[in-house]
Amino acid sequence: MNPKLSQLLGSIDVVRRQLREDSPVSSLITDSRRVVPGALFFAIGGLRTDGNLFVEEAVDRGAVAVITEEDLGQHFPIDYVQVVDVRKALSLVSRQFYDAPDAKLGITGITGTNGKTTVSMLTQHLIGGQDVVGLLGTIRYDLGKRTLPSFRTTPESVDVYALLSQMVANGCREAVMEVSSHGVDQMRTYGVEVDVAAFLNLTQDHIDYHKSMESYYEVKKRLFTGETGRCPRAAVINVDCSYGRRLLTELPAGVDVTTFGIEAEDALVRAEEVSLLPDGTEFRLTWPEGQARVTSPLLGRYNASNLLAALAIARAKGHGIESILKRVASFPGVPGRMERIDEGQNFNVLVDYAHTDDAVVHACSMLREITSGRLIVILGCGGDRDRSKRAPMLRAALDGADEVFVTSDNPRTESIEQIFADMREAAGSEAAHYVNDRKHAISLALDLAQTGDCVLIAGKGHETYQEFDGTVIPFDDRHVARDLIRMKDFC
Ligand SMILES: CC(=O)N[C@H]1[C@@H](OP(=O)(O)OP(=O)(O)OC[C@H]2O[C@@H](n3ccc(=O)[nH]c3=O)[C@H](O)[C@@H]2O)O[C@H](CO)[C@@H](O)[C@@H]1O[C@H](C)C(=O)N[C@@H](C)C(=O)N[C@H](CCC(=O)O)C(=O)O
Ligand SMILES: Nc1ncnc2c1ncn2[C@@H]1O[C@H](COP(=O)(O)OP(=O)(O)OP(=O)(O)O)[C@@H](O)[C@H]1O
Repeated sequence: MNPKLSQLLGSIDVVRRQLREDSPVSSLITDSRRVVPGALFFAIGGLRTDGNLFVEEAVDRGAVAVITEEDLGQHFPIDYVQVVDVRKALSLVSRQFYDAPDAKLGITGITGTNGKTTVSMLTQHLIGGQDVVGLLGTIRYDLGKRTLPSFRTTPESVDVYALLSQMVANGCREAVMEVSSHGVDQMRTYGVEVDVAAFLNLTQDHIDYHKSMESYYEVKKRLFTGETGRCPRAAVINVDCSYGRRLLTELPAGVDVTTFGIEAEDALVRAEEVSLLPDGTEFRLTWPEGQARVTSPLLGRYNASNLLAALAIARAKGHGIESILKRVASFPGVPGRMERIDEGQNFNVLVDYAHTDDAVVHACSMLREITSGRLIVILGCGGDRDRSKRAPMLRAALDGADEVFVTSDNPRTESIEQIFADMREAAGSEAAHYVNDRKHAISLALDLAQTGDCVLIAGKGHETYQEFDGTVIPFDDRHVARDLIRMKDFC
């Protein structure tokens, strides 16, 4: 039995309601092109266009009502509700429509510039595994019995609640969510009852959207302060990061805090004696319950930090040290994160999702430590996204590697030459190889590699496409590298 519109309005801030029919609502839709008879249409003012321009289309397609921030007037042909904030209304109505699935799940929300996917998948593994712990993230949505490919790191609120309700129906009692800053800002997680919120780090990214690091931080902070509708029960915070330290002082009273860190001596959960090995990472874990040796196949110092984050979250959720540690070593890794391409060649090839300058710095310094020969990096920058990170990303690669190939990485509607020009600002007279075609760039880099060298193909990780001016073509760094290595017969 579909609920009537009036039953869905709950606690939303209403300016005016014009309910003549108060019809049952069969679906919640934000895109007029997807409206079907019985739908409730939310007219959202966006960055590119305004959903209010399409209310007539929604009516023509059979919507029973509209929720909007506009006054549509008393002659508007169907029911409508004028609200203060349509995105907030979308979240709250969705929660009501799907019967508050978040309240039936212990939800962990993970935010930070880098590492969200890694920590989310690690946490899922440590606290029970893919079959019983739901996951919403950049790579996939695990819903208990089934898995869908992800279409957004943090989907629109109506999808968040729909997916959480499927997890509940499939028997999950826990869920882990990556919470992107776009997601928080656009209220995609508004109202979600978060049990544990984790803060990993904050470095430059998405400045095109947030305008400054300060407002980027302020948006992430909302996950911890109740500004997303509810305060989390517990917070897990990286105190190696200065923004994490600051967050610690700005938390509301009553939130149970667990700090973690490698450098920070006052961290509750700490890694000491970190060893970076060619095939993994080892460290001594110290936390209030004691100490233990942790060995993981994940590469690099930043993954020691990611491991600590997941261990601290599992602890905050009440899991005992024995059961957590047993599962650490069996974590299969994250697709496209330092994924090794091994066709028997006599040099290392790794595909990694590093697409911020901080991630490139960490990736290069980590690979340096485990590479006897030269480090060769291939990278590009996405079009229609944060231009200010382009020069720093190339700078990081030039500083960290011996040879750098600059190439395409989803130029979208921008010209590759323009993206190269932005990146080149960092290069000065230093030489990088500029090769428009990504496959050709990978091929040239592989030709250059000799015994003991390492080739890092950065930026796309698990992605399986490139986007050129609205045309999406299949492209997977891992398949391309494998095919080239076999063809060139390096083995
Ligand atoms: C920059 C950004 O976040 N944009 C989001 C924003 O888009 P927008 O403001 O441009 O929307 P718009 O195109 O102006 O449309 C406004 C409204 O009109 C509606 N419309 C539009 C056309 C029409 O014919 N009929 C109609 O009803 C649209 O459905 C929409 O509701 O609102 C849309 C609807 O809520 C989102 O889908 C869209 O995400 C876009 C697709 C996106 O790419 N977002 C990325 C940047 C993002 O969110 N990424 C983060 C991860 C970031 C990271 O950490 O790497 C993520 O969580 O995935
Ligand atoms: N803790 C970390 N600190 C710095 N860099 C990291 C960290 N963890 C991962 N990285 C780098 O960032 C890349 C992306 O990692 P991951 O996918 O886990 O992060 P993410 O936050 O989910 O990214 P996105 O939001 O862009 O999808 C990795 O491939 C690696 O190069």
